[in-house]
Amino acid sequence: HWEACPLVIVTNNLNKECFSRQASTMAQSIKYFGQEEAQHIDKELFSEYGFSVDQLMELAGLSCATTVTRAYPTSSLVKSRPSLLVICGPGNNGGDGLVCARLLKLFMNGYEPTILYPKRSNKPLFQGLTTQCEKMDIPFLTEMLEVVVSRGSCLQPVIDAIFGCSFKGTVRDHFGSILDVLKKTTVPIDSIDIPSGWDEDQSTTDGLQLDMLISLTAPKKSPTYFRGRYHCLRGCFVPLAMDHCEKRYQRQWIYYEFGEMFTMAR
Ligand SMILES: NC(=O)C1=CN([C@@H]2O[C@H](COP(=O)(O)OP(=O)(O)OC[C@H]3O[C@@H](n4cnc5c(N)ncnc54)[C@H](OP(=O)(O)O)[C@@H]3O)[C@@H](O)[C@H]2O)[C@H](O)CC1
Repeated sequence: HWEACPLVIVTNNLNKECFSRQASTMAQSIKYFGQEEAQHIDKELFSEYGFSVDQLMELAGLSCATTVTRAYPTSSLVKSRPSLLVICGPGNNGGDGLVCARLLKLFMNGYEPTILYPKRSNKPLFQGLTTQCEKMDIPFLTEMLEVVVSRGSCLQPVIDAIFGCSFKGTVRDHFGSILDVLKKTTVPIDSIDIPSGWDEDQSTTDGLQLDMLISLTAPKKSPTYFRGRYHCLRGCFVPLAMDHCEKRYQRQWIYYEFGEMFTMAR
């Protein structure tokens, strides 16, 4: 169903050639953050800069939704309102997925998202996000993913919002079987922030094979092992004042131009 996606998905005043050069320079110079460093930066955004979780989650979901529409423009697809599946985990990464689904449904000529949310959080923030999706007639899958896949569903791409930077250890609960299905599928998978099930600081050989990785705030080490087509750096909410992070973490900070900073994985 997919035509070749444009390799360069920036449409503002940067022309393609210029952007390609910029992207390739960036790809060489990016420094990746470890799990602890990334968590510290997130905490700092809340404690020192006064961001709220729902504020950052909305921006994260918006970043992801716009990235998906750029990577898979509906004009390149067979169906005019293509279906896609957003799988949401129990934490904030799942919240990013709920926001992303709602916004994809809202975009003009956009997608018809379906959500799989097997372990719902009872926190008010997540209940609100779930209600918003329900009231926008976004279906929540009640069947097991295996059943949907075996019926030959064309829910694609799959957006993986299962686990983000707080994933630890061996996969528990319902998520082991979901990840097993995803590992076998040929449908393009796009992960939000971290490929679910990957140990953030180590390489894995049997993890999800992604088409696109959308890093939020700071690129984590796992992209070092990413072999998909698009690695997108999103997070226009990082305050420029976080310059001091460069000194503290000895990492080059990445500036986002209107939230439109992309780089290719290789
Ligand atoms: N950077 C930003 O500006 C923003 C990032 N956001 C997103 O938030 C995630 C991090 O969110 P967090 O809630 O801390 O963590 P996760 O979404 O990764 O998930 C935590 C839940 O996952 C469960 N868990 C952990 N390990 C396992 C496992 N091996 N098997 C099953 N379940 C697991 C964990 O369960 P516990 O029982 O351990 O508590 C949690 O329920 C970040 O990556 C971004 O995507 C925010 O949106 C804000 C903006």
